[in-house]
Amino acid sequence: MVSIDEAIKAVLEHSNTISLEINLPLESAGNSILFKDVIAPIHMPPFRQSAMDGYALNLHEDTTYSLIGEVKAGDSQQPLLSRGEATRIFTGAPVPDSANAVVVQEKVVLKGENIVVERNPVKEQNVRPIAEQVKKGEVALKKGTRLTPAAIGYLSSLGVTEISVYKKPSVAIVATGNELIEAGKALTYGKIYESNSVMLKSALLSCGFDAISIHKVKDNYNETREKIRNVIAGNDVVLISGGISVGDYDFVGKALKELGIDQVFYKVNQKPGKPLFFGKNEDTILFALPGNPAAALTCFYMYVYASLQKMTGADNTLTKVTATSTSYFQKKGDRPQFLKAIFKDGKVTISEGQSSAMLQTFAVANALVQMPGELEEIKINDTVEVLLLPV
Ligand SMILES: Nc1nc2c(c(=O)[nH]1)N[C@H]1C(S)=C(S)[C@@H](COP(=O)(O)OP(=O)(O)OC[C@H]3O[C@@H](n4cnc5c(N)ncnc54)[C@H](O)[C@@H]3O)O[C@H]1N2
Ligand code: MOO
Repeated sequence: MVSIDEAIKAVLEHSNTISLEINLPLESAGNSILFKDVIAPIHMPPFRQSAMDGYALNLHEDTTYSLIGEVKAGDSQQPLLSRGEATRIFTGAPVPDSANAVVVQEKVVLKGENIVVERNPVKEQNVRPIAEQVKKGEVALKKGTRLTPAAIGYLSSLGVTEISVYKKPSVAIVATGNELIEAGKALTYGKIYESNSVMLKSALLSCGFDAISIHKVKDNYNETREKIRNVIAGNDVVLISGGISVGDYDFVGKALKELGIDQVFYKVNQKPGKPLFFGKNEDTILFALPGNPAAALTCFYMYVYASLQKMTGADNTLTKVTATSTSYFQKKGDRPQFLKAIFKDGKVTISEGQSSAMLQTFAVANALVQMPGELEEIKINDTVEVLLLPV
C-alpha cells in the first residue's frame, strides 16, 4: 500500500505527455493546451481606440474647442484636427492621428459649434494605444497555455481561426458488475442503476476530455479480461470501475495480471478509494477505480485528473487552499480521508454523509477536505487543507 503523495508522484511520473500535435478550429479548442507559441498576426488593438464616449481633442491651452465632426465605431475615415479642434467620438472608434486625448462627454458642455471642457485632459487620456495588448509578430500566448474561454476570446480577437494543440488522450471507461442496470429500464430486486460510467464521462467532459467510449461487462472473468484487452489496444487511458476488491466476483485484478499489465501500485492508504489500482501497458495507462461511486469519483479527481492533465502538456493537480472549518468531524480509523465539502469565502463546511457509496452529498460539494491519518477530529474553527474540485 502506498501513501497519497507516493500515489500522486507515481501517477505523474508514468503519465507521459502525448507529444502529438493536432490542429483544431479555435472554437472547438477550449481546454486544450497550446502545442506551440502563437504569434500575433496583427497589433491588438490594431489602431488607437477611444475607450469612452466623448470628444477627441487636438489639445491646446484653452478649454474651448471647435467641434468639426464625428467618428463612430467602425468608421474608416479620419477627420484632420488642427490645434483647438474636437470631434465627437464613441467607444471603440478610431481616434484620429491628429487627436491626442479623449474627454468623456460628462465633463463637456456644448456651446453652439463649440465644446467647453471642465479641464484639459492629459495626453492620450481615454485612448487605448495601438498594440497595447500585443504587437504583431510577438508571442501572443505561450506553448503550454491552457485555452480558457478568455484565451479563446483573445486569440479570436487576433483573427486566429485554427490552432495547434496537444492531442488529448482517448479514454475508455469499463463498468463492471452483474448488479448494474441502465437508467431508463425497470429496476428489479437486487439491481442498481449503473451510474459510474455516466459520472466519469461527465467528469471527463467537464475537464475538456471528449474522446470517450463506454463499455460494460458482467462479473465474468473471461468477459472482463477480453474487454480490457480490447480497450487497451485503442486507447491512451482505461478507467475500470468496480471489481478491484477482494470478493469472489472481483475479477479485474486477476484479469490485469493475466494481461501482463505492469502494476505501479495497488491500494492507497486513503479513505475512500483504498483499493485503487494504477498500472501501465506500453503506452496505455490503466486505473482500476473502486466501484463505490464516491470512491471512484474521489480517485478520479485525485489521480486520473492529474494524469490526464500531464498527458496533455499541463502539470496540474487540484488547487489546494487552507480554510476554516465550520463543522465538527470525527474520523474513524487511521487512514487519511478525503471529505466531501462545500468551500466558500475561506470557510469550509464538511458534509454530513461521508460514505464512499454516497453521491448525494458529493452532488452538492465543490471541494474535498484532506484530513491527515493521525488527526482524529476536526473542530469548528480549525484550519484545514481543502482541495478545490474543477466543477
Ligand atoms: N473484505 C473486504 N471487502 C471490501 C474491502 C476490503 O478491503 N475487504 N474494501 C471495500 C472498499 S473500501 C471498497 S471501495 C470496495 C471496492 O470494491 P470493488 O472495486 O470491487 O467494487 P464492487 O464490489 O464492484 O462495487 C462496490 C460498490 O459499488 C457499486 N458499484 C459498482 N459499480 C458501479 C457502477 N458502475 N455504478 C454504480 N454503482 C456501482 C456496487 O454495486 C457496490 O455497491 O470494496 C469494499 N469491500
Ligand atoms: O476505500 Mo472504500 O472506497 O472506503 O469504500
